[in-house]
Amino acid sequence: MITTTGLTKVYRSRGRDVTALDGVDLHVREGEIFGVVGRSGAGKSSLIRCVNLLERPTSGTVVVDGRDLTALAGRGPRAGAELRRARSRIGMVFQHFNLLSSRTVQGNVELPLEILGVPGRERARKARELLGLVGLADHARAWPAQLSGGQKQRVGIARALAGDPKVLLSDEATSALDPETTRSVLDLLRDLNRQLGLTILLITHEMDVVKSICDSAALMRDGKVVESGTVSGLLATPGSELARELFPLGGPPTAADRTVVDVTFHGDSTARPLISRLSRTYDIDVSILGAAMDTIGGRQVGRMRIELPGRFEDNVVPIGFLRERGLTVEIAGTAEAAGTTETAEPVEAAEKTVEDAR
Ligand SMILES: Nc1ncnc2c1ncn2[C@@H]1O[C@H](COP(=O)(O)OP(=O)(O)OP(=O)(O)O)[C@@H](O)[C@H]1O
Repeated sequence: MITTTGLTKVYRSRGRDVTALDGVDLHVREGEIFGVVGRSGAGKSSLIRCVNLLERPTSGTVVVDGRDLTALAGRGPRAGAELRRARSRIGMVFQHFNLLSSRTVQGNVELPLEILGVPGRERARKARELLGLVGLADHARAWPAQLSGGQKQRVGIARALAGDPKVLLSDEATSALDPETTRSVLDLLRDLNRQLGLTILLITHEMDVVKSICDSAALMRDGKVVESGTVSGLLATPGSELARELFPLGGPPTAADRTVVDVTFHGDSTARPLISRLSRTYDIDVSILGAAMDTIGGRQVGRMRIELPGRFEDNVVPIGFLRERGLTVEIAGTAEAAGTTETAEPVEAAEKTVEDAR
């Protein structure tokens, strides 16, 4: 539904070039909620603003719902109307709501319809329908100043839906809200995604947002996408930074003569007592150093950091036992690996032995 290819944005600021986007290839599938995360300055806002051409990309292409927006923008002033029409099918929600204080709630939702030239009565009907959809049917005549932050964001969402968009872009839509209100706005986004088949591309710095509503996610750093995929796929990817950030694990990474591994459970494996079976089968003491469980897309997913007695080479078979049962197992570190660099290689070699043994 959204594909960016080689998307690059260079700002010229005080005589020097700042590369905010550096060849971003992103693919957001129809009907999914896709979250982009990354530190401040990673290029998230630039990405979302380039996707709807609020910001003109320096190079690369943006295709939304089969239309190459960059090509439309490149065709000069006569393409303006066409580009505006294409953009009206892309809704945008902002962190600070951007409501007009001089207009009522209904007036704010009607604004994009006015710009599209929709006649008055039809505008009012549509605005009231959208306010009903976001749970604010009773607030049509209220003024933005009379609303809570969560209600303001609902108005922002209703306004974003005015042009019957297929795509909604959300720029930190919940960052200014408290946790409970965040939850209800995220639930609303999830409902709209399901009810309307709306594709949502959101940027956030909150991993909880990704955990609770995203089907897929990408991690940005220095203007590049460094990881991307479905959330469940990322969780099953050894070494995934996003998986680590989604499920941070406490506990010391190393201990003398101990092997520490991070185990990711998903799907059916969460329900099975695999750790106790591991302990019984090999007669070993397994210590749980840290754990995090959550429900993603209605399925339980979790990560656990466990410690096995003995060096990594002694634990090839128990680790193989877990992997054979569908768990993702990553070496969090061994005493040797953490202590010196020259032992890193045997650890990698031993990991390979496990891979080969599967
Ligand atoms: N209009 C601009 N002019 C010059 N430089 C800009 C402009 N907008 C963004 N930048 C720079 O581009 C880089 C990426 O910024 P961007 O706002 O896209 O990142 P971000 O990941 O959204 O950060 P944040 O989470 O803080 O909003 C930063 O170095 C920023 O300073």
